[in-house]
Amino acid sequence: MSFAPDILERLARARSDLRMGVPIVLTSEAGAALVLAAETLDAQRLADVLALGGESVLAITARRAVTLKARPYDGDLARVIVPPDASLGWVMGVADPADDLQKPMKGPLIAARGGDATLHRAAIGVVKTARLLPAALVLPLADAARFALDHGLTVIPTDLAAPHFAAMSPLHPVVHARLPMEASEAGRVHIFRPEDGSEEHYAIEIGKPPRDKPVLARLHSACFTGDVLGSLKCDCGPQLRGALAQMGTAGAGVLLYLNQEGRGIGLANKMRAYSLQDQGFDTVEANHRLGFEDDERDFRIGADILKTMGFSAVRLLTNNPRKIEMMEKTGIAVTERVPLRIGETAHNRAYLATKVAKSGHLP
Ligand SMILES: Nc1nc2c(ncn2[C@@H]2O[C@H](COP(=O)(O)OP(=O)(O)OP(=O)(O)O)[C@@H](O)[C@H]2O)c(=O)[nH]1
Ligand SMILES: [Zn+2]
Repeated sequence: MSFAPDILERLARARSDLRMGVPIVLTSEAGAALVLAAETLDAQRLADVLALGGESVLAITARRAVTLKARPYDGDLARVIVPPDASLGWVMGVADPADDLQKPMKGPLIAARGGDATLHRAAIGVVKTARLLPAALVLPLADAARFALDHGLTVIPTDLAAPHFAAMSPLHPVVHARLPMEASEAGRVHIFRPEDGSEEHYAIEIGKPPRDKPVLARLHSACFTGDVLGSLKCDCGPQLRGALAQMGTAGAGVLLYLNQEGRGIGLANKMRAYSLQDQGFDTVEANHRLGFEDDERDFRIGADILKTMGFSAVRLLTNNPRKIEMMEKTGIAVTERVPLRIGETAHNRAYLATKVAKSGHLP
């Protein structure tokens, strides 16, 4: 019997540590490193890291590196060498695009070339799943086991962790209960909890859709600003209510409410993207400047929930072909695409046009 946390549990712990500004230790066959999230770094911890000596680097994604004109020698990322006298302002300037336009000269930034980037790739992986800015301070450690023990740090072997960055965590039904709604009195909310300790996702079932027929379905990604605040910058609120209303009228349907705020980057990062949009960047450019891909969502979650609920075919309410592809790849047949065009405003017209021009959305 062992009470020791397994790799998934240790990863959940590592995410919390990083969100609180606590360092973690990553190990690989090539070595080990102390890792801190740039976003939650403070001046004292930076000074402590620099005092340890050794060559610290700031691992950033290739997307961010391109904006900063640093060389992403490792393909998907760059290891920017941290000057020995680096200030917290220097670290934040590299990690956070907030002041890119006011202070375009961050460098020259010198990226490390050659050597192994396994630890740095894993560092960005963990920081991203913690929904922080995708940038991590990485310092090689000689005696990592001793260091981690002395300082009580979480240790993550990257070979065990790496498969979990790309894999979808299995989800388990927790509870479901009746919820009469404006759209339909025959509503039912189901809660699903992932094994990896990340956010729960919800299925809103309308009526009693038969499991052996294609169900009218919608994969909705959480949008606090649109769903709750009635933001005019996107079309999420009207799409959410429109989809529920359509299911109510039809008497049956399933709306999956996936907690993938900001296309999977989290609300804080989405607000950073909005701030960049106010500086003139579009929705895709803003994500790239932050160091993210256009869309960081995993639509397999939706397909998995549908399967657990017993569905194998959907009539999917969407304008996004990626949702259709992912459904079919994961074994849910899409028998029909039901267009969902609703809620266009003067504020979101450019945003909707960018989704068609750059993100492959159907007009
Ligand atoms: N990063 C980022 N996310 C945004 C922005 N505007 C809206 N979002 C998020 O985008 C997601 C909207 O997703 P969906 O409603 O599923 O829309 P979609 O991918 O356009 O696909 P369909 O609506 O099905 O056609 C939500 O998670 C929003 O929070 C933005 O400017 N930047
Ligand atoms: Zn929205």
